[in-house]
Amino acid sequence: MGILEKISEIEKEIARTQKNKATEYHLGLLKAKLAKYRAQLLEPSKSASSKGEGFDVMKSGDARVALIGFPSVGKSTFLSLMTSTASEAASYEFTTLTCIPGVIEYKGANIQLLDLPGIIEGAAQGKGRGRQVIAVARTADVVIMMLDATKGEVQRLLLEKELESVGIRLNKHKPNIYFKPKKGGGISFNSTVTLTQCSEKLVQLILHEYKIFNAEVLFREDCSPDEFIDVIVGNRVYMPCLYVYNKIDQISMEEVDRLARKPNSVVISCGMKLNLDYLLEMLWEYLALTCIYTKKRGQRPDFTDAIILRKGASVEHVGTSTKYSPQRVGLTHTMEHEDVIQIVKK
Ligand SMILES: Nc1nc2c(ncn2[C@@H]2O[C@H](COP(=O)(O)OP(=O)(O)OP(=O)(O)O)[C@@H](O)[C@H]2O)c(=O)[nH]1
Ligand SMILES: [K+]
Ligand SMILES: [Mg+2]
Repeated sequence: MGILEKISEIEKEIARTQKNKATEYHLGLLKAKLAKYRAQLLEPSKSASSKGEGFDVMKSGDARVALIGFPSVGKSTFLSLMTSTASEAASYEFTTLTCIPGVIEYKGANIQLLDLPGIIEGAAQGKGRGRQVIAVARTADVVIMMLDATKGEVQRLLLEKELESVGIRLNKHKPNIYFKPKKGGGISFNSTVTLTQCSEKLVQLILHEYKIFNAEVLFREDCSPDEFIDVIVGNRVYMPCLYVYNKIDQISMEEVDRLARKPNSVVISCGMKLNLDYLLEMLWEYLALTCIYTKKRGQRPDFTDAIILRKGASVEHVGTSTKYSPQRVGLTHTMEHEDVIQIVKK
């Protein structure tokens, strides 16, 4: 049996197994197996002629945003609107066949926006250019999942599933579990909170499935078996995702209102240039970037030349070991958006 069949067998078994106390270990095991096969699926095949999976586009600027979506939802139209790059748009599917980079200039930052071929169900298993598109998505700081507002919720659910199956976790944080494989000593299991979804026995079963017999495990959060498996497997990508519903010029006001209220969602129309400013504001928030300006002693700050930092970056990240005035701050001082720093040599 090939990996794909094994995966589908396990998925079927999970679907027909009722979720209750008596089946929790069985389900936990099935999920561990499923994750293992999916990981195998992701390993680059040795026979493949091309070296890399993704499209070779250099990272540039301060952050990278990937446009993921079904064919003809308006990804290329969006890129052409927001950047000075033109990407061919047309009414037929799979107009875009490769990765096309553009740059959004916003608040002094250069944000690299990547237009990509449309992906469809089965993308993760290599349908169309699915694998390459997903490989690029993994390298992004934020994913914009572009959806056709006239098609409702289906596209979002299908794409979420595709990305989920290759280890991309959207709008989720890394599970707060300490996990360290050891040379000996068996499995030591502890938790700092009450666990409602995992137990010591289930954790052991899952670890054994991965042939791990010695490890230290500390749950600092009430995580699910799936989240624990994510921690063991390790190569998960936790990524902010904005759901962008395009073509709202085609739907009723009521429907626009309904979509706009969904979490992590923005409604736009590229055709009528609606709500694009708000989308940029949201994108900026999701990128969590901070601009810092420098000034020399006795001179005004240079507001034309910002240093772009990740939110939460401290003075040390600016790359200096000096002190600042008028307010002197320690090296670990967290920089805020539009702070001005002056570097003074001792
Ligand atoms: N009504 C309407 N049509 C739009 C809007 N945005 C894009 N379109 C149309 O949708 C069609 C597809 O647009 P593209 O930009 O080629 O879509 P894509 O997602 O890049 O498509 P692929 O590259 O084939 O995956 C084109 O005919 C666009 O003119 C919109 O806001 N409203
Ligand atoms: K198209
Ligand atoms: Mg396109």
